[in-house]
Amino acid sequence: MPYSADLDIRVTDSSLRDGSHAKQHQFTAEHVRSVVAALDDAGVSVIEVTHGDGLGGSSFNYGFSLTPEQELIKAAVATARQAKIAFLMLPGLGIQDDIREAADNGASICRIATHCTEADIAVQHFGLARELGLETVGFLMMAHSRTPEVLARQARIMADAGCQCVYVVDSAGALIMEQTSDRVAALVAELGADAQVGFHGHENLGLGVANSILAVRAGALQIDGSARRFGAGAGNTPVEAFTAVAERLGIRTGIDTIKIMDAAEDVVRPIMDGECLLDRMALTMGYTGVYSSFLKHADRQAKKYGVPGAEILLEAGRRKLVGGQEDQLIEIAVALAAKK
Ligand SMILES: CC[C@H](O)CC(=O)C(=O)O
Ligand SMILES: [Mn+2]
Repeated sequence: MPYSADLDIRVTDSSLRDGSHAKQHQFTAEHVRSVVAALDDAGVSVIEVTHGDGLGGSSFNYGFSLTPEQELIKAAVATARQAKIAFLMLPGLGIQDDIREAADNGASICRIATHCTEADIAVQHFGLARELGLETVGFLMMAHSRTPEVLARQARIMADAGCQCVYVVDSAGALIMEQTSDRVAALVAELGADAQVGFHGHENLGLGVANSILAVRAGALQIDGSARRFGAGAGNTPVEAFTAVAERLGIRTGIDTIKIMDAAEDVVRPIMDGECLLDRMALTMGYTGVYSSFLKHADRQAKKYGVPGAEILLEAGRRKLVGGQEDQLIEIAVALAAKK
């Protein structure tokens, strides 16, 4: 679908979910209340709140949450006046009861994420979410690693299972311009009126805003970003910059550009441990196609074994690791240390 100036884009802010990776899952209910209040006031339509790895992510493997995520969801729901609260779940980390609990706690959008070749593991979760009256979104993660045709077939599985919007998810921040729009266009062509298409970007090659605009021009109707880029790796598409660019291009997001700039600077930045940097490690992830949420794990192993973090990530890229294989970062660090 060509870009049309009449098209409304729905923006989801992921700073309270993707940002959880950068914060090592240490959000408090007060953090959630302050960020939700500011984003809601700026006109953000959807705010995602969960452990970085989704419902059930709080674990030894992924890192324990400071605050139980269902408590964070409750705090978000109680604070939002117009924004819908979304949650993320990766089948196998969370289970169906987690979806029921999030629905009972007032969340209204269920986002189910799978590796981009594994859509079939999400079928029962989309079915349950629709039965519960939740809106559904599907995430095809690591979308740079497969062709548009493969992704379109996976998107069809999600849509047939009840998913109402399938996202091309650039987990590694590795997609470059037309690689984004070609993937979005393939999903739009496959899904037609059956489901919308979305795009979730990361900044590891500095292309989050540009890729998101190209996604819109290729027919994406939902775009993710995070205020102040608060997300894994170099962070997500900065929602305030995307809003400003969209406004200048006449793409209506419903977000007040000045208010979202203020929210990013005055409310989100103070709760971040540091800026999400486009440094050597983040750039290595974009360049070699590594899952952004590996950053903190690789950093920890680099410090523990006294080896360069970028080398751990380079090898992770060579091995084409996918989410869930975080333990291999330890093995890589041990091997690098042994070589020294
Ligand atoms: C671990 C889930 C992951 O962070 C989802 C996501 O945002 C991505 O793949 O980019
Ligand atoms: Mn992400």
